[in-house]
Amino acid sequence: MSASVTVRVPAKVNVQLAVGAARPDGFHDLANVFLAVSLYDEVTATPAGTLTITCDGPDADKVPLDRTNLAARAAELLAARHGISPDVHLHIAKDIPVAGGMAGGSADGAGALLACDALWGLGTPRAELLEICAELGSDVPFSLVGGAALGVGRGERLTELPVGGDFHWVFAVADGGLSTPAVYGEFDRLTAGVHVPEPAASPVLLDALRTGDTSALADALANDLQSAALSLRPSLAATLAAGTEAGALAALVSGSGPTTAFLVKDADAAASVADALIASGTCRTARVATSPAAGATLL
Ligand SMILES: C[C@@](CO)(OP(=O)(O)O)[C@H](O)COP(=O)(O)OP(=O)(O)OC[C@H]1O[C@@H](n2ccc(N)nc2=O)[C@H](O)[C@@H]1O
Ligand SMILES: Nc1ncnc2c1ncn2[C@@H]1O[C@H](COP(=O)(O)OP(=O)(O)O)[C@@H](O)[C@H]1O
Repeated sequence: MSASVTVRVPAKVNVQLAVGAARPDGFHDLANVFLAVSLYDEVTATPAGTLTITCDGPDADKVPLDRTNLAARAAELLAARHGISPDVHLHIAKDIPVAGGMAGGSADGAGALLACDALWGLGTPRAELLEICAELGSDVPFSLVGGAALGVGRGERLTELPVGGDFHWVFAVADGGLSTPAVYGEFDRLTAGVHVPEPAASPVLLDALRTGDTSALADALANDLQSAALSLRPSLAATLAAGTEAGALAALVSGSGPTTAFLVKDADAAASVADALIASGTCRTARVATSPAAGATLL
């Protein structure tokens, strides 16, 4: 058994997030087109006498270190499935904004699962790992898989998608987070009494991904949670406008927000849009990234 195992896991942006009406279980059916981007958390699993979590990084103070941490829950679920105790120290090197709509907690859940599976020498089949991911949260299977994928159901049932080129992004990180259930709740409030169509992936958007066509992807980006996120955090409108004025091809809220995502032509445009966003004072910071990025990977 090795002394420790480290797994690197990407953040995501939703290039299309089509949201259906609330289901009886409170969840919403989705057509969720995930794209993994090159901002990463790293999860290191080391043998220990009991399950402990530590975290470092700029947002570390916002990460729970108890059993509610998705990394801890992943270790517990995996251990329970194999009838062993989840005695491990999990260290999270956190670079993904917390509560930002970029699936950082999901990344840590998927990362911990893969790291513990390797540390404990379990060799759990991929399909079983994906089942555990779905139990941890709707976004967690995608963190394991990476690349690009269409998620249906709650977003947990994935079909991997071909991507024909690299895309360049800037992410404006907001002060404070937004609660995902609160944003879905606001979506329900805003759509009360309105017919909400069945969610469906856009063929034009899937084609833009497949061909690696940045300007076609810019035209097709869509997020049904954007109005709800803006309703809860009106200041995001100024961030979206600042990035667009600085030359982004398209701007949208990332998932449930409050991170905003800007698709740009190339790496030079990314650097200048990031500088302009920081200078605008409408966000805490701005990060550049490319996509697609690989899913959870043993280092
Ligand atoms: C909105 C999205 C877009 O990818 O992610 P974020 O932008 O927050 O990262 C996801 O749907 C979030 O997925 P995830 O954060 O894994 O959600 P879960 O833990 O499964 O569920 C948290 C809560 O979100 C709501 N929820 C989640 C998924 C879904 N299809 N319908 C929902 O209504 C429910 O209120 C649920 O109790
Ligand atoms: N490993 C983790 N990293 C970050 N947040 C976590 C983690 N585990 C549980 N959480 C909880 O999940 C909430 C949502 O965090 P996160 O996954 O970063 O955002 P989002 O759901 O917007 O993508 C946090 O506010 C925190 O309470």
